[in-house]
Amino acid sequence: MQTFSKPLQESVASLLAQRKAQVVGAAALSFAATLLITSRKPKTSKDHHLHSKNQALERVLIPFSQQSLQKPPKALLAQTTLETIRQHKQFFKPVENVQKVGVNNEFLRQLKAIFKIILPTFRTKEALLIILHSIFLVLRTWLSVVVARLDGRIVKNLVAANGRAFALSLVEWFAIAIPATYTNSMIRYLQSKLSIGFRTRLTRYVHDLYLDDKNAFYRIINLDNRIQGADQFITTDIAKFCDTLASLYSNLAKPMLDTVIFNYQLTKSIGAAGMVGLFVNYIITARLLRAVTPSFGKLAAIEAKLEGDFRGAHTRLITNAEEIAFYNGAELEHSILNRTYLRLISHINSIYKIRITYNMFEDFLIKYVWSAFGLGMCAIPVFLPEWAGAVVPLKDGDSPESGRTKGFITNKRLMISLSDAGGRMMYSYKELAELAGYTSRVYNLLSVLHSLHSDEFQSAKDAEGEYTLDKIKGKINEDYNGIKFEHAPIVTPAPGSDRGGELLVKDLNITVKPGEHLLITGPNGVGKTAIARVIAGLWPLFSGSLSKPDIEDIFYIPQRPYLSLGTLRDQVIYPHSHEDMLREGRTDKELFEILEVVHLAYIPDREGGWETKKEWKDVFSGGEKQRMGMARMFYHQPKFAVLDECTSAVSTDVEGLMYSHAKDTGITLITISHRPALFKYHRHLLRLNGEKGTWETETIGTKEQQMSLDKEIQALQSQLKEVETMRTRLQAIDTELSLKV
Ligand SMILES: Nc1ncnc2c1ncn2[C@@H]1O[C@H](COP(=O)(O)OP(=O)(O)OP(=O)(O)O)[C@@H](O)[C@H]1O
Repeated sequence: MQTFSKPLQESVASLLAQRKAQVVGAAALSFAATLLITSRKPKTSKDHHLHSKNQALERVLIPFSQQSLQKPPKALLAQTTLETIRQHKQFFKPVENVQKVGVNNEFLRQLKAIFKIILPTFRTKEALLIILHSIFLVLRTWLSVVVARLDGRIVKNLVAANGRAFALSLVEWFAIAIPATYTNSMIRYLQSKLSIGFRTRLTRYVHDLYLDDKNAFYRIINLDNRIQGADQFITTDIAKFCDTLASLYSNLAKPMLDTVIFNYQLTKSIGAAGMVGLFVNYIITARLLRAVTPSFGKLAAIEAKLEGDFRGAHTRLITNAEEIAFYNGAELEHSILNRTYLRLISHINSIYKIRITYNMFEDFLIKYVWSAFGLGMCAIPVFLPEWAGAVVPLKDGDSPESGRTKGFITNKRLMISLSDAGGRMMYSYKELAELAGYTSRVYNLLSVLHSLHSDEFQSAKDAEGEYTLDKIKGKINEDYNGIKFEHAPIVTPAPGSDRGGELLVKDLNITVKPGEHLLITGPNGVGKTAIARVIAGLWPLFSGSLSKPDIEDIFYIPQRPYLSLGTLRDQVIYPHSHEDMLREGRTDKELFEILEVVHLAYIPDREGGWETKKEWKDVFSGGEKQRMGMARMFYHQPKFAVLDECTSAVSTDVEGLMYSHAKDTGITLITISHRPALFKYHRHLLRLNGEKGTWETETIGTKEQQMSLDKEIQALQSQLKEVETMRTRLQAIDTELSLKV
């Protein structure tokens, strides 16, 4: 066995010390990064950690309906301000041609706009994550160079049969393994954190727009048809966009960095000629791949839409489970679900088929052509040393063979890493194309939400008719103590249609002053609820004017009862939260009194108290749901209430009591109903005729009220007659009994 010469011993010792310092430096950096990233999580003791872990698990396992709405998890980000939304509007212009999805200027413009949301400034956590991520990427590339050189030395020592040097280099190998593996897992961790960070920002922003004061979640379905299945966009597409974007950063940034560093390293041994060859190779490969790459962006966008359709079909089944089961509709729903799934799967299959040829070509170029080319390059210093330029000089003790072996191994490793980096850059193009697809969907959602927020609806160019959504001229005044329509047409919105909306009620002129209860009646589909929609601001007022009180002073009880997630108390106080209730000094005792009025006083006992959480829509009967709606009105005590057929399943006696109570407590009622029994609780009647939007008003209390009073008198008189007969019979029984005794 060879002994070490002193200079060699010194150089090995200094190299080891250097490596040690590098390893310690890398470990310190990693530790600092871990501290920075995880510093928000309190970890005082193992128990505490376990406890919070259990809490997190509980939160996941308990159905959302049973979790408390009163104590929401801490908000991750502040609400988007109106000023930010106003400033961003200019960047989210409506997309003219959704079909043109791909890696082009439009894609870059859209991505730039989205970056204003996901990376608003450089003083954000996401910017810090990007910086840390980049540091780890540099660290990894540098470690790869170190490993390549070390590999060369190990083989050299092996070929030269230098046992001691071989053993020492193996020790070095393991020493590098620790920071190298840590760096790799930190890169993956930071990538995931970045993706989650982007997703949180985007989701928060979208929620702020989607649930804005203009009810964009309603408008997006009823007044616009550019976005179908917004839930899919928000839950899945945003997540995919963020994942792809974060992974693209490391998939592009790292190989780019690798390419620069490895090329620099390689130039030292394979010379300028080799480098020119390498670059020519890159350019040709990139061109060839670009030419054969199918439009993955468009394919990804279509796939996301079909996923949304499939998910939507399932959601509809869950929402309407009882109705479908009553109709025995399982078979039809089954075929609808299968059809939706097949449409999705055949699209995915066609993508896979397209990928076969593409992947073959890609693999052939990157794995085989590049490797052969790389080996050729490695051979330059061996066969044409004068071409290779500056060749690394042999060190003491290196034989020409071991030197060549070391050079070859180092170059081969660098080549492999370079080919890997190049390959990843080429693969990234495919990912970039997919990102273009997700970007177009996310951007489209954001631009539609922005336009709905600014009252700009989708307009069909050159649409005929008076009532298109780009011609909304009605005036709304919100500080009137009453409800007054002046020359107001009630029109169905017709989003994107080439003919305008349909006129339901023509030139409506009516005033409801406090205490002057109004009943709206008319045939089905004539536009009764439509009037309520216009009052609530859900449908636009195309012309004329509407004066109404502040939003707080009108309460709507819709035709279909809605029961929210949460406790029994939440059902009565909706849309208030428990905090709102306590802030207003309201008590559970009051809620109980309200339930007594609507004849639901047995519910708290039956259901186990106010804190009980259940899927309430499945617990209450139809009539109970409607009475709960009335209970909400009594809780909120508005000045005006619009009741849309909301007592149709309630027995007439309880309905009457609820109406009388509402009037006694000073609520002015606007009732939509077909029931003559309700006439007597109202002062005015608005009858919609349905013929060319005609309507008429009447004052109740004349003919109808007289009729109902007459009927009541007749009923009482006949009951009195029966009382006489019963009294006579009672006396007869008494006499009979006294005779027997
Ligand atoms: N989002 C919508 N877009 C377009 N048309 C709609 C929309 N919603 C309802 N309509 C139509 O508007 C018309 C009036 O509907 P509305 O709900 O006001 O009827 P209604 O008089 O309350 O009927 P009912 O007594 O059956 O409840 C109907 O023909 C209905 O089909």
